[in-house]
Amino acid sequence: MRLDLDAKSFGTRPVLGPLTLSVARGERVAILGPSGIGKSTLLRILAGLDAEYRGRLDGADRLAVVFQEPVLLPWRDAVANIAIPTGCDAATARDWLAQVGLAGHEAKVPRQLSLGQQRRLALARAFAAGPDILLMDEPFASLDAETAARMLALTDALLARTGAGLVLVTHDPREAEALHARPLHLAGQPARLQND
Ligand SMILES: Nc1ncnc2c1ncn2[C@@H]1O[C@H](COP(=O)(O)OP(=O)(O)OP(=O)(O)O)[C@@H](O)[C@H]1O
Repeated sequence: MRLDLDAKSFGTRPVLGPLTLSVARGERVAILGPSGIGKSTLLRILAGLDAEYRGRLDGADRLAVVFQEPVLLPWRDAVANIAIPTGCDAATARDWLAQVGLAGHEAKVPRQLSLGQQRRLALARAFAAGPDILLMDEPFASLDAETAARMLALTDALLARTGAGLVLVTHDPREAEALHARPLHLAGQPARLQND
């Protein structure tokens, strides 16, 4: 995928651009920068969730998005939470649950899972969609250090196994390092990508 962003504004306030970002399958980048700089805005543009900008997005790849809050179907069990949005069958959904360490939790609904388990369910759902590129917005925030480290290692392993590319939005350079993602820093007003 490739984004040539001339400008993104909210009302009259320019927030982002000009900038260019391209990511291919198997390639990993992390978008870093302080709170409010425009990281989530950039990710939403890449995901096709925000089309109100000047520029061009060439997004032919298959994408999956993981947000900080795992957006799950509250009344459906873990298997259905993967099978319904991705269209995969129940056996495939169970296999993905096992791959993220949720074997034995197949019949639970989200509120019966811890936050860390819900995050892993959202991660399994994202990979079950078979993405060329995974887009992640602060998916490791507000987890305890040990849970975050396990989830980082799991994400790294699944990216390697599937060959998917990664765009990670984070304020924490250590997460970028743990995922072997090339750090790209947003800075300025409006924000641009700095040379790394
Ligand atoms: N829908 C919106 N309408 C108006 N302004 C917005 C909107 N969404 C974001 N902004 C503003 O755009 C700027 C960038 O926001 P964004 O959420 O992309 O930052 P961020 O780098 O992801 O921050 P954080 O790390 O705190 O999540 C902020 O100043 C924010 O207030």
